[in-house]
Amino acid sequence: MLGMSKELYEEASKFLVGGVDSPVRAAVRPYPFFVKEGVGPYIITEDNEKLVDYVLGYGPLILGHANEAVKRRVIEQIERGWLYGTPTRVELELAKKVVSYVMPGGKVRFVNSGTEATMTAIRLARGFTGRNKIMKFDGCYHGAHDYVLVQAGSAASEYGVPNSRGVPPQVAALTVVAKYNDLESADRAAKAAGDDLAAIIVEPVIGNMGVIPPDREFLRGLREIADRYGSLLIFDEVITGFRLSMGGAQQYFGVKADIVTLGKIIGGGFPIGAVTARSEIMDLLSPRGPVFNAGTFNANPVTMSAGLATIETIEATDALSKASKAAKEIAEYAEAAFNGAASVNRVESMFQLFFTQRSVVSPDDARASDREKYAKFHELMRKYGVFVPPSQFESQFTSAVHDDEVILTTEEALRKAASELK
Ligand SMILES: Cc1ncc(COP(=O)(O)O)c(C=O)c1O
Ligand SMILES: NCC(=O)CCC(=O)O
Repeated sequence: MLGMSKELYEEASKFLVGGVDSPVRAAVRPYPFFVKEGVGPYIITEDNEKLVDYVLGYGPLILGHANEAVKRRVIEQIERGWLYGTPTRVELELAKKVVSYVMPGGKVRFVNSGTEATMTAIRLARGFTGRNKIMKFDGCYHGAHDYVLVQAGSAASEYGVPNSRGVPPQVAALTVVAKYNDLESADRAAKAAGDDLAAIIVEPVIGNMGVIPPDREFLRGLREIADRYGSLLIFDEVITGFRLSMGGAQQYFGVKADIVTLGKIIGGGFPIGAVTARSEIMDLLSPRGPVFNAGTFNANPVTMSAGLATIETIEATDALSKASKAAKEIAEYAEAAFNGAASVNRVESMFQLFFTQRSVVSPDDARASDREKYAKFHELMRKYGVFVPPSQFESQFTSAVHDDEVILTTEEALRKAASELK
């Protein structure tokens, strides 16, 4: 019903901060639209708009909305109850998949969010090395906990709070910041941390400043720096895991990390995070070792069922290639439609446009692009039936069900948006 989102938003603002429960959702102007249904590549809003979805829950829905196989497995699980406080068979099955693709010979711990995954990974790296400092990169986002809310991307940058108030300076001082795609800067930061650098944490492809791919030598160089300083390399693959390839960014770029954090896709759209590493590192975790982690909802059977069904469907249907093919067509079309006025970055099925004439190879380039124009782009795309992220500092995603019809609708919208934005 027309006007329904406005009504809901006004009501929600009395009970929820900013009318939302996660800040990026409030970036939609003039107020966030509420969604009542997701079907394949589409969402249906409370105002009865049908929009092609390139947000896809911010990444998890590689099979699109309400995938039949995932839905069936979730319902089957729910019929048998949904929380036991014990290990389950489905958790073991998902663990086998994740470990065999991402960390052969290693182990995994399932948690409830990417935030918990990076928090646990960092604690584990500190426990393993006996050191305190970590290096992160300006513009990378690793979730909403104290260790990493330093020069953070995503909504932290969108709202101008890359360094959150409430993080004690003593904690923030343990995080040294380097520039992405700049190995000299990383080397300087490692030197500055002296012999106290526990880990380097990085998004192998930045998906939280728009999309910024790594230079050819960047990830390999980080591997060398970590080795030289006796620190662990953490790939935060919350976005890239099971998206760039079944083995994620490690396999895609041919660089091994010591610890990999996962989330999003491996939960099939239900809350999830995971930490995986070789057993020597993982066995430091409780109950085996002295590094603590626990959670009432860790490895929740509903999430495990959705994650396992998602990975099995990806295996059976070549979903990753399908999603990448759709992203390639759309990215190429957008590049042509904007004819030099926008720069488009893409790695497989993640991509984003920046309104700038130069290529975007760093978070500084992303910040220097025309963000107001991006906000207008978001509005125009919605007018023409397409939901792209409301913030410049997020990635667009495709799914395996972004088919030719959907691509056509999107190209039509891009063509109109481009002509109006010039
Ligand atoms: C690379 C990366 N790490 C960590 C997170 C945090 O995950 P969550 O939102 O599930 O806590 C995100 C969220 O988008 C992310 O993109
Ligand atoms: N790229 C950042 C996210 O995907 C997070 C979404 C959210 O916090 O709502």
